[in-house]
Amino acid sequence: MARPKIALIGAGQIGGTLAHLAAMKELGDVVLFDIAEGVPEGKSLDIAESGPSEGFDAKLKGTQDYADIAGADVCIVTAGVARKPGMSRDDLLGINLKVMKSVGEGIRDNAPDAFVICITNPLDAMVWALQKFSGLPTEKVCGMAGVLDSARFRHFLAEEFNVSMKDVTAFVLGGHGDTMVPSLRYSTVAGIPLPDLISMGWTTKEKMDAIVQRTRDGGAEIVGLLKTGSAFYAPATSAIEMAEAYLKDQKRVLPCAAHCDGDLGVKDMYVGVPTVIGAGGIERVVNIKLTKEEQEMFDASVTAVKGLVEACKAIDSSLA
Ligand SMILES: NC(=O)C1=CN([C@@H]2O[C@H](COP(=O)(O)OP(=O)(O)OC[C@H]3O[C@@H](n4cnc5c(N)ncnc54)[C@H](O)[C@@H]3O)[C@@H](O)[C@H]2O)C=CC1
Ligand SMILES: O=C([O-])CC(=O)C(=O)O
Repeated sequence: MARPKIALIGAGQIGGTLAHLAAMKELGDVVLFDIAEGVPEGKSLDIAESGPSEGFDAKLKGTQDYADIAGADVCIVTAGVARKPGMSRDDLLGINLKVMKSVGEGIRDNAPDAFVICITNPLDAMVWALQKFSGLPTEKVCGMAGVLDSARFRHFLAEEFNVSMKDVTAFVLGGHGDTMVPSLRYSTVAGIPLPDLISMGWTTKEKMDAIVQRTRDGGAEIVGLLKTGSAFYAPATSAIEMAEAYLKDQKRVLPCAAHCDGDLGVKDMYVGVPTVIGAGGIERVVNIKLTKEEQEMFDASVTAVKGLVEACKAIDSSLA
């Protein structure tokens, strides 16, 4: 049986890391596409030359030609611009919207059966626009953010409790911005919800609030440290987790930016919600019940994303 084909649109910091991870995990053969001549070719060759030591047979190809992504099973989109210190993710909207148009059309014309994972920021608005530009079914187009935000939350919680991060679960809902909603009630240590751990005296509400805020600021924390761009190792790992769930029909329950059509009260929009990812793509949005306070935070986040979607429509009338 032929190996799966993974197309990576954008061969920058995240794109290169995705290619390396996909090859090392032998998820399939990799095509790296980028408009910057030589970059995808150079990264593909460099990664291929790590194959003999690592022991993988995955084929890698760098290209500027969309025809090379033909028949891709998965497309992961990182094309565009990343923020620098002093910028918000939303500042990237105008420039990255134009990139989503060319990428969406490239995928539509060459890989219409792919499962598409968008990473480009501002994430929730860009995945919405990418789905519209590509015309692919909504269940085959999603955005990566919740897995990353939840991984950051899990990392901070494991440090606070001094336990293995393997035993920490977490859910971050809402848009991938300052209004994201890390849920204490749906986050656990070995199944024990965080509010119970506060009652048990393992931690305090103040410490949990500080971790929630650090999670919300997780992207900015890395931007502030790197100064030249944004996070790429954890974002790439998160998207690979989603791609693997699709390729291996794992039915993973992962938070991601999925198309909501009435789910959690959201209509025709992409926003971070718990989903089931399997061979059908986004097979289900898990309609969790939120408390009044959680719902208010979630609604505020949805309103922020709605504002960005309206801004996209104002820039590109074909989206209106
Ligand atoms: N959703 C999330 O959780 C996260 C999102 N991001 C976002 O991911 C995006 C990529 O980040 P990095 O890889 O660090 O950026 P990068 O700047 O290293 O790479 C972006 C690549 O896109 C390419 N590109 C630009 N226009 C293109 C086009 N029209 N077609 C094809 N390629 C094009 C550039 O040549 C560059 O190689 C950024 O928008 C960033 O904000 C970053 C981290 C997490
Ligand atoms: O903060 C950024 O610009 C990149 C990003 O989305 C993240 O790391 O969460």
